[in-house]
Amino acid sequence: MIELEGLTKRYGEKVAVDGLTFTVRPGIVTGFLGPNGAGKSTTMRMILGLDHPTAGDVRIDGTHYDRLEDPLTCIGALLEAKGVHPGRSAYHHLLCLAQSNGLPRQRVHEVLDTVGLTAVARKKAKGFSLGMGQRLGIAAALLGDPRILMFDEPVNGLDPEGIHWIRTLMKSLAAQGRTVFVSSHLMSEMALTADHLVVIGQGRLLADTSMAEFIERNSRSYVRIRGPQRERLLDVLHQAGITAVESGDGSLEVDGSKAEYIGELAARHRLVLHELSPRQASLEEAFMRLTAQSVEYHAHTGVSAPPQRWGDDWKRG
Ligand SMILES: Nc1ncnc2c1ncn2[C@@H]1O[C@H](COP(=O)(O)OP(=O)(O)OP(=O)(O)O)[C@@H](O)[C@H]1O
Repeated sequence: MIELEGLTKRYGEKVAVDGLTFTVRPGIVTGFLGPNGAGKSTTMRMILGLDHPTAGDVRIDGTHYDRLEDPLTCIGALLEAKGVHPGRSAYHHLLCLAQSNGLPRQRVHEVLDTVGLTAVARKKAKGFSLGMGQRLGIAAALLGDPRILMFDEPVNGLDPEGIHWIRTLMKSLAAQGRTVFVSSHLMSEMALTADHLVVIGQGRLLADTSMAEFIERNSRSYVRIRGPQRERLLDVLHQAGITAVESGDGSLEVDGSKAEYIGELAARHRLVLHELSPRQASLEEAFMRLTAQSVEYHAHTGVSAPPQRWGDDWKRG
């Protein structure tokens, strides 16, 4: 378990992480999402004691990282797929790590096998592809057989086979009862991997929710209706037992009814409609709406402000 309590990091005037409080639990994959510059890497570095918080606290199974007796057996991390001497083989890189942390040589063989690098274990790391480098970084994270695993953007630059492999690995590590915390800026990827989501923007917590709840709220299909006789339209819908929700821009949204039925209902009551469109909310759109206010570097995309339902009630402790 990883527990953050009011975790804050300032770099001069810049607040990179702003009072984050949440818990990463065992047995599930927790996705850590946010746009570029949201503070994900800074948070992960503080969890590992590589950066010191300006305020707040973070504990790993109840203890600060620098007080863990055998850190690699408690938490393994992939932060950046760097830090490997280019002239060293995968085997020797892992062996050095194992020896300096008092881990048995046998673990090196086991993790090489887990990540599928056994056949190239004696090759120099400088000849490694990006995917092989990621696999080596993951092997290092797994070396101490830790209860907690943390991966920063593990699928960056990987091909579909590599992405699928990492996804399967994370799920199986969580199924073994481990805590798995993985960052990404891709909602679509997380939707396939994570059971729980923590979303941040400009260092602040925006959401802490189960993936099931996120999907339920956002993959809904609905019908958008707009017309000049709004009040009459609402009455007609109400009489037909249909609940319409005002979307904020003058249109109405209806769940659970077909556009054809609403169109026929409106025609029977001689109501003019300017719009009658079936819609499907995508998870990526929902994520962009949620983080729209907190993106550091904006391109003009016309993403609208978050609607009411993304309010504080959505955060879970
Ligand atoms: N050492 C540093 N000195 C000054 N500012 C920093 C430092 N490290 C990070 N920052 C700033 O803190 C903010 C958060 O950065 P961080 O790398 O944690 O975000 P991120 O969510 O991991 O982004 P990305 O998805 O782009 O990797 C950014 O504005 C970044 O420029």
